[in-house]
Amino acid sequence: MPFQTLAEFRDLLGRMPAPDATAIAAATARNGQLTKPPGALGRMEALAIWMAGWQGTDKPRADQPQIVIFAGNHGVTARGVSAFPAEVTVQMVANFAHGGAAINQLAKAFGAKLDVHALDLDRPTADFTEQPAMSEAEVVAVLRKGFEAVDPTAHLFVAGEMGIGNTTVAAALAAALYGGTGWAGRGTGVDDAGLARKEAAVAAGLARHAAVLSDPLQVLRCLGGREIAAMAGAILGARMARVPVILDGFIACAAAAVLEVATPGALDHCVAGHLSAEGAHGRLLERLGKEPLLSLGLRLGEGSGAALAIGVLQGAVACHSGMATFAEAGVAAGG
Ligand SMILES: Cc1cc2ncn([C@H]3O[C@H](COP(=O)(O)O)[C@@H](O)[C@H]3O)c2cc1C
Ligand SMILES: O=C(O)c1cccnc1
Repeated sequence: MPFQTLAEFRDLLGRMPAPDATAIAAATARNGQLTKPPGALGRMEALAIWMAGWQGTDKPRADQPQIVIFAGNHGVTARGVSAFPAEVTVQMVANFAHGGAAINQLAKAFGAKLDVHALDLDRPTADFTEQPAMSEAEVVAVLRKGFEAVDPTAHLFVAGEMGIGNTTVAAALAAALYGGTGWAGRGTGVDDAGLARKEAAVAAGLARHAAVLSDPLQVLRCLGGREIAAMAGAILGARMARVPVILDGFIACAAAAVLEVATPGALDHCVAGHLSAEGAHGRLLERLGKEPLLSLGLRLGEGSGAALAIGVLQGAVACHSGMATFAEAGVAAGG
């Protein structure tokens, strides 16, 4: 069992592995010998070297990615914070099982294994404006579920989510971790009144839990949700197995931010897959120091933007690991 308490989870954050410096040096040397002008593959080159470091090899792979979707329900939906009813969470889980969602198509397109974990959907977390969303035992259970959902043999990992109301939860987390206002966005498409209700819920949640705002793991417990905590656990699980991670949109990044605020550098094995259309995602990525790979106007979640970015990393490692060197190809090197 990796951890049984929040204190043990916190301890694990202090024991995270670093990337393999030898593999980084070897991949950097290899990159310099490939049949292209230096730097001609742009950011793809740094991405391939980054993958090499985490995988511990100068020829990284990305042909066996894993996507895991965590689903959770939220008591705060009683405050009218989503354009859709809470039943949609369980209905979408059925849709995932039948292969009908966007993420099913993207997983297939990029050859990813897709797992779905429904987390106590018939028992929503408590409304965080009234009480802590989860007890310590509840948050630890889902952190562990996430941690253990990672296949350590995967070449890449994507954490996705489904949970009506969770853009409000993510906004509350971001506000608690970083301060300021305006973290709420339109999510599934709320109108101005809905947006005002979201902002009010975030403000009420922060006021209610003011005593814990300086402790990111308590922030996760009091203001988070099961699928969000599971994503945080999975991102740490991937780190312990040195599996590189692609972050999805606003909600996934809010989950990731809990780890980064708790232990700076906790997301060194993560790249930002995309810039979501959810208003504050860009601001959150700036706080995380991450430059998104794609910007396609997506505002879906389910890991969809990160899944699309699998293609970018597959391209990067295909070139890095498959290209000939100048010597191998008998191509004259530049001077
Ligand atoms: C049919 C449908 C499929 C989805 N897939 C992801 N989400 C996304 O929308 C939800 C967050 O938005 P809000 O906070 O406004 O409820 C999450 O479930 C997220 O994964 C969906 C939402 C709907 C309606
Ligand atoms: O950025 C996201 O991940 C997002 C935005 C809106 C709705 N669901 C997810």
